[in-house]
Amino acid sequence: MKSEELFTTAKTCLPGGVSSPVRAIKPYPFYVKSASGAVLKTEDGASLIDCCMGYGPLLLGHANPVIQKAIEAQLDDGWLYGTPTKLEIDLAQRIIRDHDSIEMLRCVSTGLEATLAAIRLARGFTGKCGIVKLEGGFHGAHDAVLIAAGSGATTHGTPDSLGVPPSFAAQTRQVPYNDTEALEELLSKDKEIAAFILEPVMGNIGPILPDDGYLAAVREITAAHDVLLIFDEVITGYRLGIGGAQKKYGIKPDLTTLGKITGGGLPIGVFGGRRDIMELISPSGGVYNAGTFNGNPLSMAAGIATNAYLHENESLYGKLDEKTRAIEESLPANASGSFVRLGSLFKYFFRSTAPQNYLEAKQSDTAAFRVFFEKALKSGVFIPPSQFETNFLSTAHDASSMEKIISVYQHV
Ligand SMILES: Cc1ncc(COP(=O)(O)O)c(C=O)c1O
Ligand SMILES: N[C@H](C=O)CCC(=O)O
Repeated sequence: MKSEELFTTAKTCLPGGVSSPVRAIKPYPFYVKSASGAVLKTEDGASLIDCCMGYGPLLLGHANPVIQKAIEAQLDDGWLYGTPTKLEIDLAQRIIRDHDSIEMLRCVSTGLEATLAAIRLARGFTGKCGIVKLEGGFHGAHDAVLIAAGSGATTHGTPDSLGVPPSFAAQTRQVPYNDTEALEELLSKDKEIAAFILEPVMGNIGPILPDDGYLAAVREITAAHDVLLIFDEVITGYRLGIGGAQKKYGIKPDLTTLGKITGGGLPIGVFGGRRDIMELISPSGGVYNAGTFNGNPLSMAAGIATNAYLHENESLYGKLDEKTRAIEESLPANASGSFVRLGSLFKYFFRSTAPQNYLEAKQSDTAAFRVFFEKALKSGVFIPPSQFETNFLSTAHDASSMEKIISVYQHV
């Protein structure tokens, strides 16, 4: 069956025909049969250079043989025990070594669970109920954060999800990114805030970079108001380098959430941080978190293999940065949009200047993006199908795939 037919069938059993809204490409999504390196092979017989990379986890490419070997070795030993394993200690120690701010952590199965648990923990620790998030920030699909949410929630016009009880939504305040005055004003007035959760580099409305000094000011303001600072590094963790955004910008949050690359492309979420806060997690404390698949052996094995590879090959981050620089340099002189990149993250915004926040990102010309997306796809390059998603490169993007990507951006 080809993609069009598969989608017709899918719509009979899956809402909207997909398992996650961001995949709902119009008029129908292409269906993937297999993937290797930087290439997706579709059910329609096409080969596409992938600039989505599973929305970020696949820093080392599809079906990376090093990770595959680690997963296969674990498969031989079983893939779920419901007991502790050495693997979870190994991965935890690696993550703690890589992040000055993380003294203890717990592994869960998704980024959603990680941010949900971190928020609950912050509430339990501080005894306060309110939280602050960024307008356009995305932290997974759960009630506390599906308010002015980016990613598919913005793309599909539902930044405030139905089904979130108004009393819940009222506990979530929002501020614009790169606006320290708004944060200071809010925290001065509202003394019921447990935590400020933010993506240090916004990644779910395209990448938006922090102004100089923004993250340091955020750290200062939250500390001054006894508000915990949660860095959601589900995208930026191990993507901007070992140690993520907090290392790059020299900030020590109280809690951190990780996911994506941390599990080598298998489902994972991690929340961790200061020991005095983390010790409140059950069974050592009274904030409950649990999961059948927490710390599951396959994700731990893939995560450990990825972590070891990154440490042995740290220069890969510089090479990835050169690749997005090459794309930027290939843009035509008369390009009317703006190109934003950071390491292996990049995006072309159909807006004359790079957005500084959600409001500005939403001013992009989404119809022009759509035309570009379709042109890229016809040329054999798959970029995430929304102006409000980041593009990702991997170590598997070799010279020939880069040539193809560049030829698309030369005609943006
Ligand atoms: C910054 C950020 N936080 C949290 C999440 C949730 O992660 P997951 O999709 O694994 O639940 C995502 C992605 O969806 C994300 O980009
Ligand atoms: N932008 C989202 C995560 O980072 C995309 C993943 C999804 O919603 O399926």
